[in-house]
Amino acid sequence: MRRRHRAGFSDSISSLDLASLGAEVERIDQPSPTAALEDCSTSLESIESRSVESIESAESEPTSSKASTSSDSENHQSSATSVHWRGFFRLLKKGPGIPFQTLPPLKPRLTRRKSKRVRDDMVPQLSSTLDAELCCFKSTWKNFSLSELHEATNNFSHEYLIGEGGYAEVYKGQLKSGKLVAIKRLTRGSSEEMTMDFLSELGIIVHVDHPNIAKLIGYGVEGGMHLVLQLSPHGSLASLLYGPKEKLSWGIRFKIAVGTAEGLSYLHEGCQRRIIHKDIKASNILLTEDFDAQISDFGLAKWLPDQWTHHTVSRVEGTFGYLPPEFFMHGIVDEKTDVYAFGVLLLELITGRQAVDSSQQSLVMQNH
Ligand SMILES: Nc1ncnc2c1ncn2[C@@H]1O[C@H](COP(=O)(O)OP(=O)(O)OP(=O)(O)O)[C@@H](O)[C@H]1O
Repeated sequence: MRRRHRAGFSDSISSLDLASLGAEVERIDQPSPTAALEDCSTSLESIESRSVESIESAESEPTSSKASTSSDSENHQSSATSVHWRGFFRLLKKGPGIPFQTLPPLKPRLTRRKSKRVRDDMVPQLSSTLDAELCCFKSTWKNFSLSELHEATNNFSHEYLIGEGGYAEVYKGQLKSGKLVAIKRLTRGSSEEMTMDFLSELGIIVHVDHPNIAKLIGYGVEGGMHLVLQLSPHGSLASLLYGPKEKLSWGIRFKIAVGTAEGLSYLHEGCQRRIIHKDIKASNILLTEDFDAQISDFGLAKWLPDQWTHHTVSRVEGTFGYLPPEFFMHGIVDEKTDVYAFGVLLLELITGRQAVDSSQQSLVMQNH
């Protein structure tokens, strides 16, 4: 199944590019909402419709098995998790009337092993933990109707467009209460990609609550997939750093660096799940009124079980200029993936130059 690829200086990184780097990439498992959905989405591939209904209509179809490198028990777990995610999507559609259960908090985190390699017997019972995830879904989130979103954004008019990423358009909106929000509307990619992106982002955001992480207010699944986020009045770091009139003092740059580091530290070690963002970059650092950094865009994020030293992926996803060599060469994902990207971000903050410039020169290479 094709997954989204993000690229800084060309459209995408293909598996051929990876092969040409002599990479020997092995897929061992995908312990994230995105991963759970890969199985779900595989069974959806024949469904052409882009509507949310297409997901539901697939529920009666058998769940496909995982990639050939996965063990039978992993296949079984994946089937179970994809069923959970379908249920999750059904819940989303139902909206505010859903009686959200409260479950006991998740177990405290285990101490990470320093072993070299993950073994089959370390694979956690993902399906049972997903039960807990779904029930933690915050009841305070509002399910917005399409008409509410239209009203907030003057029918998604161009003047309200405040950002565009590779997969979404982001509009400024004003709710009936007067509150200003940012409405992220997934617009690009296949319906499977959009669904995975959407659920991945929600599945991660459900765990996080930190001043340096973007805040979700609600969602909308009518007429497309929408995330309603707290508005960051200064937009993204990229818009200020590379904008026509760069106006960031050293004090603010320092504050942004520290805030981003704190947000990352929280994702890696502070919250109940070990979360790897996988796409730390200037356009994914939003700035509050007081220039506090807020990490956003969890479309590529992954959970890592505590027992695993790292995760290995078969597809290169992320943004050119921010990807560490071990990721390119071996598909290795762990906290250091984000730390490397954070290092690139620091270089950008210090030099005011982009990770990859218009002539496709990498900032890291230039500073060697
Ligand atoms: N809460 C927000 N407040 C203000 N601006 C925002 C907010 N969320 C997103 N934006 C703007 O919209 C842009 C695109 O958002 P986002 O990165 O989430 O989209 P995407 O399609 O997932 O991007 P990518 O290409 O990284 O996948 C951001 O770089 C930022 O400028």
